[in-house]
Parts: sequence; structure tokens; C-alpha cells
Amino acid sequence: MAFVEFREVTKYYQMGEQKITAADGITFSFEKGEFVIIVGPSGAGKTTVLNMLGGMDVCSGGEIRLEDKLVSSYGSRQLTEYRRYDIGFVFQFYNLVPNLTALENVELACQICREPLDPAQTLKMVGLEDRMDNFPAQLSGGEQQRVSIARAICKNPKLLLCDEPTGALDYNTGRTILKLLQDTCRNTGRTVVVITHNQAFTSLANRVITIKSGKVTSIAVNDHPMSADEIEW
Ligand SMILES: Nc1ncnc2c1ncn2[C@@H]1O[C@H](COP(=O)(O)OP(=O)(O)OP(=O)(O)O)[C@@H](O)[C@H]1O
Repeated sequence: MAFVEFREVTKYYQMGEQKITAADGITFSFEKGEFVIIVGPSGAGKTTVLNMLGGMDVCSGGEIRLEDKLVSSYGSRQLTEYRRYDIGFVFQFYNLVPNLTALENVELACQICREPLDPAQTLKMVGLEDRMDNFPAQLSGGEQQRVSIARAICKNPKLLLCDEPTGALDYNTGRTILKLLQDTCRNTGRTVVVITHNQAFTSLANRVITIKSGKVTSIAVNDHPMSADEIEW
């Protein structure tokens, strides 16, 4: 059994009379420790897939599994536990609490999980040992994204899910964030999923899942991914 599996997953949104198909029979799987990129144009269904994988949204049909858990059968209480214990999220716009310091933002997330990592150590790992007592407004966009990555990793999740994590950052800062995510995967064996519309990022991944119009159009496995230092876009 694969670590993560989507089998014929569908997602429909009803907008008045109109039925929108955001996922149209999505099937893929990947293994523990992989760096997975889900790529596709705007509106392809990437966020929908990530939200269903992260338990933030439910599918209309098909099966979603993480290890031996059939996530697609979960009710709201089980989904709350799943999001809390198994999933770490990184969003495009960081979503830090503005009146808490970097360290307090990470500590807050640790309070709701079972076996958190040490918040200060995790901030050190993302290169912020000297900025722990700063508030988000005192940090650059790249530094705020590092805090949000530390906050997600600190929960010690099975899956780290990142939705356009470099979308709000300049070129060089974006590259350092991709390197951090790639190093997190390589050095700690954590499974990382990144969604992006940027085709250039795909050479970083062990597995690239391409989505168009709610369907998987290709799945490519790369045994020799490039380092984030080497790519240009
Ligand atoms: N809550 C919702 N209600 C109605 N339609 C939705 C909802 N969420 C997404 N959709 C629609 O589903 C489709 C897929 O959207 P999704 O956000 O998953 O695409 P995406 O690939 O992540 O796009 P982007 O890169 O622009 O964020 C789009 O047509 C979108 O308008």
C-alpha cells in the first residue's frame, strides 16, 4: 500500500444552477519521504486536491488514504484530529498571528498536537535563531514564511502540505524557501507536497503530478532531482 493514495477522487461545487467540477477522477499515489510537486495552470484543481488531502475539504466521490487510514470516510470530528495530528500546512501568505512573536506563533501550534518538536530548535533549523522574539511585522516576507514552515514542522506531521509557498516572495527569497523545503525532506525524511503553477520547480521533485481541468495528465518520477540552488525560472 502506498503512503498516500488518491483513487478516482471527484469534487463538485454547486453554484446555484451550475455544477463546477474541480476534481474529475484524480488518481495518484506517492511514498513516505518523497518531495512531491503538483503542478498545473490556474483553475486546474491543485488547491482543491491539497485541501482534500489535508482534510480541509471533503471529496464528492472516490477514496483518499494516508497509510492505513481511509481519510475520505472521515466525519468532521475525525477530520479535525487528522488536521491537528497528521498535517502541517504552509500557505502563500504565511497566516501568522500578528500579536505573537515568531516563537509564540510556533509554540501556539505545538499546544494542539501530541508529540511536537521543540519550537526554539525548529526555528533554529529554519535559520531564525536570532529572530525568535520578533513580531511578524518586524520580519521580511521570507522570514515570515520560515516561521510558518517552522510552525508546520513543529507539529511533527506525517505530511507537510504547501500551497504556492513562494507565491508572495521575490526570486531569490523564493529559491531559499524551496531549498528549505527540499532540505527538510532530504534531511529529516519528512514527506513534502508543494503545489505550484511554476513548471520550473518540477525538476526539484521526486514525483511530479500534472493536473489540468481537474484531471491528472501525467505523473513523472525523477530519481535525480536538482537542488533548489541549481534551478532558474
Ligand atoms: N469553494 C468553491 N466554490 C466553487 N467553486 C470552487 C471553489 N473552490 C474552487 N472552485 C473552482 O474549482 C476549480 C479549481 O479551483 P482550484 O482553486 O482548486 O484551482 P487551482 O489549480 O488551485 O488554481 P490557482 O492556481 O489559481 O489557485 C476552479 O474552477 C474554481 O473556480
